[in-house]
Amino acid sequence: MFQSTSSFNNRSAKPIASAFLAGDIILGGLFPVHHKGIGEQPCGEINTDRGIERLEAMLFTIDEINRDPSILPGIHLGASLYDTCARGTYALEQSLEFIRASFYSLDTSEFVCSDGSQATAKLSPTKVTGVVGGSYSTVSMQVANLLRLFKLPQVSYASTSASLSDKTRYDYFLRTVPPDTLQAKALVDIVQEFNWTYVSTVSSEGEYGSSGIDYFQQEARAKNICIAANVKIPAKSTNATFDRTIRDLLEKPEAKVVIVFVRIEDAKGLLDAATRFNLTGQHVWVASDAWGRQDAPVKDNQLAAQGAITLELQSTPIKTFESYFQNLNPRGNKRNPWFREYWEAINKCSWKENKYTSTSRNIRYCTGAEKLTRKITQQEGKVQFIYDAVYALAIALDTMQKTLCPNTTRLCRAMERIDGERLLKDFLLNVSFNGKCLIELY
Ligand SMILES: N[C@@]1(C(=O)O)CC2(CC2)[C@H]2[C@H](C(=O)O)[C@H]21
Repeated sequence: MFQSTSSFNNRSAKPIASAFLAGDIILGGLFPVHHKGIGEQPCGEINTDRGIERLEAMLFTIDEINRDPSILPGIHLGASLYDTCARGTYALEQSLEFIRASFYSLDTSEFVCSDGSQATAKLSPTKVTGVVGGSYSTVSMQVANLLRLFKLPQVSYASTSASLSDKTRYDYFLRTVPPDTLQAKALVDIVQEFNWTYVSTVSSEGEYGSSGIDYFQQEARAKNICIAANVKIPAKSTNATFDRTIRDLLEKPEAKVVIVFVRIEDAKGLLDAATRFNLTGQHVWVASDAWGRQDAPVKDNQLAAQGAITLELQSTPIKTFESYFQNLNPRGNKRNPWFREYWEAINKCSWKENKYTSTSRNIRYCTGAEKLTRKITQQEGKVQFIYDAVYALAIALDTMQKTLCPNTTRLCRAMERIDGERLLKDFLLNVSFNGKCLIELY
């Protein structure tokens, strides 16, 4: 049984949308379904690059595990997935849904109504056993600070900031991707490979950009690579910010190579400014995984971006996910509450079921016959890491169940309330993949 749910948190009347799959054990998930909003708006446009496909990758993996008789054979895995809007504070609010059940008492004896009748439990919040996500390091950090208080293991599939390796601060945080210390080394290797010795750097202020570029500069200096301009892009940036960045780079014309360790939105801002300055080929951009294989920065900036070298983490596309994802359709995909919005954005059409909708001439209505056609090489670069994260939790839970409940394939008394500390230390950290996943937990 599955449903897309809306629940009301106790601070606002705004319903919280989530994708929910019922199950005996529920895994939480956090995905940047929408981009950050502008101004006071927490959420912006649907994230057609790194949101829906990743969320569907988790649902797909859970379906696959539930069909696999060798993992949790007597237990149905469920999910409770939320949108982070790529924003730490918003993600924190959504993550409260994961722990509300920890406070929720099913014993309604304390709920006596004024007429003496007995209140009944209306909504028993779903307790999750582990959380997959988030994407952005800034999101994962804020969420990790909350989940650790409730001993909830968290496995990110995309957060690469080196700070998250500090287990004195993030003791319940794991990830299926390598830290940026390795990405910084890779960037230095590229610079050395081309015998470049004088480069400029551009980085986004904030955890990902600042720590990533610091590691690069440490590695570069150790290899006698000199840093020309070292430009920081503030969190709240405008076109003028990026114009200033380009001017700073142009003041060091000998440094043709620019190391770019910025958020995806800043990569687009930088190239938009390069286009405004009619820069075509003056610089060789060498960028980290935020730019990676994303189209957004390069769209409309092909001349300014030509010759760029961008890093994406090495991953293997999940072939079976391709047919699953390409066959999704809003009519059939009711468990993902954001899929229709995604479909409209991808197909540039409006999905209206309301038969009284105005027949405005300038709206192209979706027919439902559109297809998410693409080649497998276009599979989002971190889908494998989501697959790995879900399997890591599932294999750990399977081993825990076989250890604590040896006489049954179902949940026994010892797993009625799953001990997150034991799940993490005795099982998750000892997960070994039998060919299912190729990446260690970092
Ligand atoms: N590696 C990232 C991080 O924040 O740790 C850099 C990024 C901000 C652009 C997001 C990438 C992604 O979601 O694939 C993460």
